[in-house]
Amino acid sequence: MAADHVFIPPPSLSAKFEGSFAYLTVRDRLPTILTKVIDTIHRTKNDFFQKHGEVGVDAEKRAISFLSKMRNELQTDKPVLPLTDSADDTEAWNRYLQRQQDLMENGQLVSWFKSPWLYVECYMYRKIQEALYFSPPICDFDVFKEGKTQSFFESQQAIISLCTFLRESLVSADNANRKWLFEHFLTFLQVSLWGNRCDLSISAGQENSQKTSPIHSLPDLRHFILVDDSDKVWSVLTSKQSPGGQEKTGVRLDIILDNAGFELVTDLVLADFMVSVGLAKEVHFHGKSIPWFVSDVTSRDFDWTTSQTAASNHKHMSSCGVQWKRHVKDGAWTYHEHPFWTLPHEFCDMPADAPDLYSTLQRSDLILFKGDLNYRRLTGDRAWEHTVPFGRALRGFLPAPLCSLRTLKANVQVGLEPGQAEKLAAQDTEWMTSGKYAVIQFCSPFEEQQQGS
Ligand SMILES: O=P(O)(O)OC[C@H]1O[C@](O)(CO)[C@@H](O)[C@@H]1O
Ligand SMILES: [Mn+2]
Repeated sequence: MAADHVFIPPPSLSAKFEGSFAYLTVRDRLPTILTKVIDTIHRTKNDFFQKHGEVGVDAEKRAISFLSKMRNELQTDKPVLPLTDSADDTEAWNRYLQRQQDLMENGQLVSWFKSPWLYVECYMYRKIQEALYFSPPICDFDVFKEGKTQSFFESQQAIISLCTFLRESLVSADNANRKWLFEHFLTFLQVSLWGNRCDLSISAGQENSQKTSPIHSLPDLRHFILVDDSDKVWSVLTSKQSPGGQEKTGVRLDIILDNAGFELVTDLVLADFMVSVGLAKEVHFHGKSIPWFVSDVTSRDFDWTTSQTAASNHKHMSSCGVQWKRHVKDGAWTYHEHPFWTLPHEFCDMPADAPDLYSTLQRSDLILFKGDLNYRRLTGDRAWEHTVPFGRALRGFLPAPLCSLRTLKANVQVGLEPGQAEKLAAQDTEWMTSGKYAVIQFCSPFEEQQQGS
C-alpha cells in the first residue's frame, strides 16, 4: 500500500506496559466479561434442557469448562493458542497468530499480556465463539443477547423522544431550505455520535443505557467534541445534491455499525433522515457475523431492533420501525456481513487481507465508522503522538471519504491541535478512556492528494 515502506509506525498498545489502560483491561475487564459469559450460559441451562434435552445440558457444561480454562490461561499469561475449529475464518486467525509470533522478540511466545492489546482482546471474543462451536447444539447461542436486549428496553424513553423528533422533523422537511437541512443533519450526526457512549464492553457488561432525551443535551455536549469535521462530511453529502434539492440524487452512504441497543437506534434514525431528505440514496450497513465486544450489532440484532421498534405501541416509534423495514424491503437500506469485521487486523491490512471488502468500500461516497473499536483499528491501536494527522495514522487505508464517530474509550487519539492533549490531560486524567469526549474525524482521498501526503 501507499508510501509506507520507510515509515515505522509507533508500537502497538499492549498489556505489557504495566499500569496502562491495556494492562488494566486485560487484567480486570476481560476476566470479568468472561465470568459473566460463563454465568449467562449457566443460567440458560434450563432453556438448553427444554430445547435439546440432556445433550443441551452436556453442551452447557462443555462450553463452560472450555471458557473457564481460557479465563485461567488469560489470567496466568499463557501462550495464545491456534484455533482448532473449522469455521471460515479459522485459517485467517491462525495466520495472524503466526504474524504476531514473527514480531515477538527474544524467542517469547505470543501471550495475553505480552502481545498487542487489540489482537488479544479480539481473540478473546473469537475464542468464546470457538467454545460454542465445540458445544453443539448450542453453537449459535448469543451469549450477549440478553444485555443487548436489556439496553434497548432501558433506553425506551430516549428512543421514543428520538423517534418523535425524527417523525416531526420529516413533516417539515418538504419545504426545508439548506439551513434547515444542515442543522438537522448536525443534530442527527451528533445523536449518533453520542449514542456510542452506550456500549457494554467498557462497563464490562454493566447496564449502560440512555435514560434522557438525547436531543436536549446536544448543546451542552458540543464542548466535549475534540475534533469536529462535520462541515467536511456535509460537503461530501451535498456534492451529489441538485441545487434546490428537488431531485433526490444523494450519495451512497456506508455505516460500519458498532453497538446494538440505543446506539443502533441512533444510527437508524440518522440513516432514515439521510434517505428521507435525499442526502443519501442508499445506505449500506455493515455488522458483525459473530457476537463481538459484548454489544456489537449482528444481523439478528439488526432485525430484532427494527421489528421491535415497529411493534411499539407508541405511534412515532412504531412508524419509525415500519419505515425502517420499508427501507430494507425497497432496497434503500442493505445489511452486510464480512468476516474481516471480526478479525483482529488493523484496517490498513484490509487491501491485502480482505481485498473484496476494500473494493466494496471503494464504491462508497462516504463511510461512517462508528465507535471506539473501529477507531482503534483505523489507527492500528498504536501509541501515536496526539498531533499526528488522522490521514497518516490510517496508513494508506482510505477506500473513500471516511469519518469516525467515536467517543473516546481507549488511549489512542490523533489529529489534535498542538497543546490540546496536554490541556485535556491536566483537566482530566481519564479524558481518553471515560467516554466523556468524542470526535467527528474525517479524512478523504481527495484531501490527502491535495496535501501530497
Ligand atoms: O463499542 P465501542 O465504542 O467500540 O467500545 C468498545 C471499547 O470498549 C473497550 O472495551 C474499552 O476498553 C475497548 O476495548 C473497545 O475499544
Ligand atoms: Mn462495540
